[in-house]
Amino acid sequence: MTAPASRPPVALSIAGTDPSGGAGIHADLKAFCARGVYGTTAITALVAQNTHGVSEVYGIDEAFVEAQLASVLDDLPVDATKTGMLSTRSLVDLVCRAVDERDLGYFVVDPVMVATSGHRLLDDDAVDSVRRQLMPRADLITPNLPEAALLLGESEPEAASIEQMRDQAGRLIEHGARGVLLKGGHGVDDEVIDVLALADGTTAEFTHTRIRTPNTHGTGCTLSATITAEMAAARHAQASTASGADTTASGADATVSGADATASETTTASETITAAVERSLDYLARALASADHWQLSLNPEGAHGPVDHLVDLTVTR
Ligand SMILES: Nc1ncnc2c1ncn2[C@@H]1O[C@H](COP(=O)(O)OP(=O)(O)OP(=O)(O)O)[C@@H](O)[C@H]1O
Ligand SMILES: Cc1ncc(CO)c(N)n1
Repeated sequence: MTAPASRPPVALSIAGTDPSGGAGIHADLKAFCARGVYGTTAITALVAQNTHGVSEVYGIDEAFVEAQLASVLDDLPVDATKTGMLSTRSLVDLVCRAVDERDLGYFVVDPVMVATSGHRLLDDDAVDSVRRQLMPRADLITPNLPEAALLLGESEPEAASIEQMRDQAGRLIEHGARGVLLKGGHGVDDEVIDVLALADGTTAEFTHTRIRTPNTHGTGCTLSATITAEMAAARHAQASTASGADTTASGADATVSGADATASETTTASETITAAVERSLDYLARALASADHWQLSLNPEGAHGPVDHLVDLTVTR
């Protein structure tokens, strides 16, 4: 007797690359694997970067990004998607069209704007499209402190206290996303606090001890990819339960995500988001702690190394 068909949860990352392996699509794929999710990608930019920063960006034109998206979406059932570096306004618009016309599953937006080294990863004229077009389509956006301020307006100062973070997360929700996770990694206190605000009015705060390590390259990418993986797994499980069987393509029919979800479905989505964020922050804390003393760079002075994406993996040789 042949085994019944089955599949793992599937996640898609639309983002730029990091040949040094710590951030961007490289980090996303590692995080997807680490969380037991099948990873797929559409590359928006080839980025020459390493633990010292970005040196060059080679943009991918819209038609080719569209072809990559079609390759994935015409063939595979995607349970959740994240965006990272989108580079240009035309790519932001392309992704918005994909959300409207295709089933991307749960949709997580990491509004990547500037690399830690100061290099722009999103054109100035694309910020408004992220604010007005991309954010309202997102189940969750994950800005860091400077990104949250920029999304609220040119003259908005960065939040410098937990009260200001709460206020900004609340105002960002008004832009239409189902959830906002305002990340506190750029703060300086001994504790890192991340604030989650959801459109249904619920809020949550997650506190972790700040690890005094230079190895924080790609934490934002890793976090948003992990959340996406957790949400892909949740949607896959929800679709399996709904169909009473393992899914092949029926993940695409799950009704928990999307603008037309009913009130009770929205509650389910809020719970899914909150659980995914909590689990992902715990994983990231383990990955940061595990790489605390890593020295990967041949030139360690001023280097920001990656986290240990495979912290939970045991390899037998
Ligand atoms: N030193 C640290 N100790 C503990 N947790 C941290 C530390 N730095 C970052 N984090 C965690 O990582 C998450 C993402 O970090 P951050 O706010 O720096 O995002 P980011 O700026 O988008 O990251 P990236 O460096 O990839 O651009 C934070 O929400 C926080 O939970
Ligand atoms: C490609 C890419 N995306 C995002 C970031 C931000 O960490 C980065 N350094 N590189």
